[in-house]
Amino acid sequence: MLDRIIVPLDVPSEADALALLDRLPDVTFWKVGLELFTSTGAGILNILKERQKRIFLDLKFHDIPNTMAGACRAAGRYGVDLLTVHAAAGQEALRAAQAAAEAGAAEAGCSPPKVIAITVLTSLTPRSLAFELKIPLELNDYALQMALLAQESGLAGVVCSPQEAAQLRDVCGQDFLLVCPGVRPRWAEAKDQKRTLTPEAAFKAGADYLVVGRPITMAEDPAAAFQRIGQDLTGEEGGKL
Ligand SMILES: O=c1ccn([C@@H]2O[C@H](COP(=O)(O)O)[C@@H](O)[C@H]2O)c(=O)[nH]1
Repeated sequence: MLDRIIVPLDVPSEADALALLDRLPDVTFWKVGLELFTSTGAGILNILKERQKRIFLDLKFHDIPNTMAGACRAAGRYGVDLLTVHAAAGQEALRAAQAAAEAGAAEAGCSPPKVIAITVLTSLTPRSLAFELKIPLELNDYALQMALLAQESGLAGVVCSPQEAAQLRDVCGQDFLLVCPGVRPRWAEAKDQKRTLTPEAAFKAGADYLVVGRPITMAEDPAAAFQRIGQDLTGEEGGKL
């Protein structure tokens, strides 16, 4: 189960990233997001590859089709496993992103990344969707529409809150990848995550992969926190509160 937990390298420098990698040798799947990639560039991807880690490049591209295609082509060349775009960019942009990621990977002679689309950020509430973003659909329905748009555009899956995973699994089928951040063990604080479930509930709802960051990375002993999630998942006594 722990190989289906993706840990984000949400740190400001390469030195911090290396320190976290050393403290968490059992993590097999790492996420590189906006903070680390913007501050240090693509070098971290090579470091992860040298250590035989799987890579989720979470840059959440959201732009016009031509720009999305250019960015996804470049990202496709890195040989990463997962790559994010925003579903709200629309069908033309999503189709262009998928095709370009494949083209970039082919140019570099590597496997293409699975391009997955953000549905509704897990930091948003139904209230913020309605009153700040002025989206007139119920949050669950909007997330489903974004997932269907991604699926119709040929993407491999979506990033969604674990609270929407069961519905998306039901409608989009078993082969559609569901990657869920917004996951919080009972013993961790939610912080800015608003639509959360525990790791156990998230997998039960149909998630393929969970992204769990601060409950592990900000823990006094990150390796122990990671193992505790494993124990929670297998129902071992050590993981209970
Ligand atoms: O809707 C989304 C999309 C991406 N994320 C990313 O996942 C991690 C979550 O980290 P935590 O510390 O476990 O909150 C973070 O890198 C986000 O950028 C998300 O949270 N929600």
